[in-house]
Amino acid sequence: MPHVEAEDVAARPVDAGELVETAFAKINLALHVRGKRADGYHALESLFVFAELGDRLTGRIRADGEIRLEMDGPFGPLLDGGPDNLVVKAARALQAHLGGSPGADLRLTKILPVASGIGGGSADAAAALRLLTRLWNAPMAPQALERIALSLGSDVPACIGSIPQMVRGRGELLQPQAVEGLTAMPILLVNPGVALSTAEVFGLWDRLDRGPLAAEGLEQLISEGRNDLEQAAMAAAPVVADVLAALGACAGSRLVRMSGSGATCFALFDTDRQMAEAAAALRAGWNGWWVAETRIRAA
Ligand SMILES: C[C@](O)(CO)[C@H](O)COP(=O)(O)OP(=O)(O)OC[C@H]1O[C@@H](n2ccc(N)nc2=O)[C@H](O)[C@@H]1O
Ligand SMILES: Nc1ncnc2c1ncn2[C@@H]1O[C@H](COP(=O)(O)OP(=O)(O)OP(=O)(O)O)[C@@H](O)[C@H]1O
Repeated sequence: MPHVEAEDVAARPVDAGELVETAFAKINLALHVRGKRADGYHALESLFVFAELGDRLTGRIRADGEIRLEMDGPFGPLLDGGPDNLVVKAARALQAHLGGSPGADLRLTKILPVASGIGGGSADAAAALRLLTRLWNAPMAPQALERIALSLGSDVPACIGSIPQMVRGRGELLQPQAVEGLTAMPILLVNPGVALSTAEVFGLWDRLDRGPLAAEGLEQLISEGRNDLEQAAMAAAPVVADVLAALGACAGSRLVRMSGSGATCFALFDTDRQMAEAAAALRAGWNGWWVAETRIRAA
């Protein structure tokens, strides 16, 4: 799988008249599924953090009101820029809310694997909302922006701010939460190259409520936190168990868990050096996994 560092794209210059946003990868440090709701969604309790690594979205004004999206980057070829792309959906939803607006020429550099539990599509949609409210000079009340975000997907509201937060409901109840020691902590992301459907993984959940999430500190998050979708994801993609085992075997890994509905798993380390050694060992395994070294983004 292709490997690109965050710095490679962040450093690219932006042309005059062009705005840029990073669509930071979302990581569920813990994800407790508390039940299935009458509307078909699941009630969640999850500690979200974001990585410094992300997709890159640029945009410039188009006078004719059209939205055009071009894709590039290592995972760009897996998606097209048509009406189903969450960036285009976000742009159209914002235009509809504003009752008309200029258009935009957008370019998405897809660094994050698709359908991988790190919310790439959700982060892209949120980045599009951030970018276009700036490009179109249309400041929005946070509640209005969050309503549009939720209409695009459960993870999108949390991706707007991209800060550490406790997320409840189907994803719309947000509470900023700083966990001491987490900021800038090295985090290694590993995806085995199997796309998992979020709906399918929720459908495989065993419907057992294993209790609430408390994450007052890192130790509690490590000892009491869970990802209740891990077993379901492993049933759909047994390789997830191999990824968790490989990360667990790396010296210095403090917390090893799957993110979201998978298949990406992560390991937290105390030092960059431990993370670099783990990444080197995993890449030397020649199994074609996507291995990305990054850090937890500050609030
Ligand atoms: C698993 C998580 O990534 C954890 O952060 C999210 O809950 C998923 O968020 P998302 O990808 O934005 O999901 P959506 O696009 O809203 O929903 C996709 C599908 O996932 C299932 N889904 C999603 C969120 C939720 N709280 N309960 C669900 O059951 C539903 O079947 C839904 O049709
Ligand atoms: N810009 C986009 N980037 C990624 N996926 C997109 C995009 N637009 C539409 N999609 C579609 O959205 C689906 C979910 O993609 P995404 O990468 O957000 O999933 P995920 O990482 O599993 O999310 P989550 O962590 O929320 O479960 C994919 O099947 C993909 O086809």
